[in-house]
Amino acid sequence: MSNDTDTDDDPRRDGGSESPAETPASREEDAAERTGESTEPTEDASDGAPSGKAQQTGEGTDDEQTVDEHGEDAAEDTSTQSADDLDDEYGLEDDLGSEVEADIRDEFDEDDLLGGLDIDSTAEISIPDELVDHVIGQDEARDIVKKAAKQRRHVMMIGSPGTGKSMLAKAMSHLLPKEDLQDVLVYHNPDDGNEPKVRTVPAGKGEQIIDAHKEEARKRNQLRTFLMLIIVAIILGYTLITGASLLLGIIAAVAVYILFRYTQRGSDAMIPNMIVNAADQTQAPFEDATGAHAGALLGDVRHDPFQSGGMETPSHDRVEPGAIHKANKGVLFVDEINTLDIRSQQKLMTAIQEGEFSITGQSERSSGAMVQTEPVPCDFIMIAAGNRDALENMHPALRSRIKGYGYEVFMDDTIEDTPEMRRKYIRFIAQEVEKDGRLPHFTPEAAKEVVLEAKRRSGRKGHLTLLFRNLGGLVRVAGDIARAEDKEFTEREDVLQAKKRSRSIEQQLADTYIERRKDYELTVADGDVVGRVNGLAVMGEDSGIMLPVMAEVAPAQGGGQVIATGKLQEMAEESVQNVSAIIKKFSDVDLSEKDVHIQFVQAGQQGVDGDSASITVATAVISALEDIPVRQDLAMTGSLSVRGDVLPVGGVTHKIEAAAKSGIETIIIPKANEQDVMIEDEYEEMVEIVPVSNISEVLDVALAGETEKDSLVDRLKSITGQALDPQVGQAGSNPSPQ
Ligand SMILES: Nc1ncnc2c1ncn2[C@@H]1O[C@H](COP(=O)(O)OP(=O)(O)OP(=O)(O)O)[C@@H](O)[C@H]1O
Repeated sequence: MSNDTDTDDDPRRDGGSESPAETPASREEDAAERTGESTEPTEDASDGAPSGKAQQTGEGTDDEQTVDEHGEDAAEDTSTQSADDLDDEYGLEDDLGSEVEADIRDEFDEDDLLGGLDIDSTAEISIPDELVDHVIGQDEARDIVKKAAKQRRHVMMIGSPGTGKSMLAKAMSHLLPKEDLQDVLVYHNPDDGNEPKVRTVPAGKGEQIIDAHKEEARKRNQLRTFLMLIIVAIILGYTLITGASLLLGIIAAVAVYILFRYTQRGSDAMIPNMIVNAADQTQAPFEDATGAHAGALLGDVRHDPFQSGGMETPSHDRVEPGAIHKANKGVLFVDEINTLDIRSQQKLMTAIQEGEFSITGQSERSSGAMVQTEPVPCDFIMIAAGNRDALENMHPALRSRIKGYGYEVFMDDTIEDTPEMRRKYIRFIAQEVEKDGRLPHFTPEAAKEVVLEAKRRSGRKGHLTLLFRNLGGLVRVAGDIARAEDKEFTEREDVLQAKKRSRSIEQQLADTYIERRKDYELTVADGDVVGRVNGLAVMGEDSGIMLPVMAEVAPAQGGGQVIATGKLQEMAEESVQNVSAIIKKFSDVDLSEKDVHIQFVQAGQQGVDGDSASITVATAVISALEDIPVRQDLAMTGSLSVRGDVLPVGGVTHKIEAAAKSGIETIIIPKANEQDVMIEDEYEEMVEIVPVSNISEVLDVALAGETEKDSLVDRLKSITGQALDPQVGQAGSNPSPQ
């Protein structure tokens, strides 16, 4: 088993690297050409291509070809190449590569959480050598990264945190040819001290050059010291022999010493400053410039407090490279690209366009601001990443650069649950254990529990979550628990305990809230009450909470209104309006002549999002209006249409669990959400889940008091047409309800 992700001398990778062999010797010519090309501000293919020379490997051939001059999305020209072709080219594997896979049959057995693997522990799982093959799911992003590495294209990845964006960016740097790497040296410019010269040499040569310069300087200094000692000796000898003033002699000797020291500094200044040293790099650089300030991103020139008198540091020695320079011939990764200040984004654009960028002092008041080097190469592939809002706040021209000369990809949050995927999730555990280096491997039972959690966290039936950072957190906490007990393997109970410990802040808050309400006996979980319904809501992304709704209907003084507190007013009004159309049909009561008071008991303003409480409000109003009590051992969630259909909402699993914790026995959910229910085993026995598609079904289950209820439900059924169209609850479903 190997997990060699950081150092890799595997020659297979190099096999795929037919990108233009831009030799260091040719770089300066290229730079000159580039400068010529880039005077044209239009989005010409050559100006934005990361390779500077805008050459790329011909698709399906080994020939080099020049990118289409018209800048037609050149990325497309290899889009026909399949991932498998690319895999073959890079010699990459896409499976577990383990003998344990030999007998795996891919029929889907829902209960087989190991996806057919027969292992004693995750230690038996072999991990692919290439980092890009560690990435699970995100097939499109993976293919794009492979293509973009080959063609030297930029990539923009948008998606949720922890789905593998930076992992893919790093993986890309492993796919780039390391033989292109260069050392960058900055030299003193005798003609203009404030414009240091810049030279690039093949990786490893820089150190030789510096050593040679140091050796020369050492020899020169030795000669000077020797010369100085002779002169000093002559002066002192002369004073002694001639009997001239000894003091004068000593002063003359000191003056000679200072003179020599001064000129020695000048000769040391000839030693170049190596700002990029690629000598020991085993792969193309990967620079993460997320949140970098201007100096760290674009390079800087340090301030010199002694700017004269022979004490100053030569300007070329004060030059510091930026991430864009260190990423030369490699990958520059910028997460949360929208948080980079606009000026930096503009400069980044120039750097991308030119393939080189002069370094100057970033602080206007520093002496470094007077210095500006010759252009320093920064021929990197840019991987910009961010959440969805990154698109809105990102500099449009920068986005256009990336889009025009590269790819944009949206990261998936979930993936279809298949035996193959489950095996990959087992491999993910093995990867995380190996990466951490201290965690005990997982037993099959523990691994199953992680897969189960991946299913639950997806929030969708038949899917697994791709938010791997969080899932990795669970693996680490479970492993830590096992390690603390000196176990050989991480076991199922460690994972169960880890699940409790790695609860989000919202989950912890929700649990405290449920406990508190129990203390104050605010939770009513038995009996029947008129106008009071246990509603369910979500807090944060992964925790549910029970929020009772109370309604009272009273004759209006003038026009009737819906009265609710705070922000919930609007939601309450909408819910009452939705239900009023139905009420008009089955009841003689005109709601517009009534004041409807709605109270979200102890809700504060948290948890009640969107319209997921609208069937709760409707039930409470109808109960109050008709004076029929509601079962309090029951809770509900669902959105109501004007026709009485119950539409799907989000977070049903968390809501059901919260209700179960509060002692509720029956839970009404929208029928369309039935497939999303993935509650923990411990709650399965505690609650009965009733999927419904129409308000009449809600009332049938929720109302107590048989006779009144039956007549009401019958009336409702006849007017809502539920009997005619049982599927109606799923029609027009809201794709991302809350
Ligand atoms: N698709 C994946 N396959 C396997 N492991 C993953 C995947 N995505 C994330 N991980 C694990 O989660 C860790 C964090 O992922 P990564 O830093 O790449 O996320 P990200 O998308 O860049 O998130 P952010 O935007 O917050 O930086 C990785 O180091 C890896 O261990």
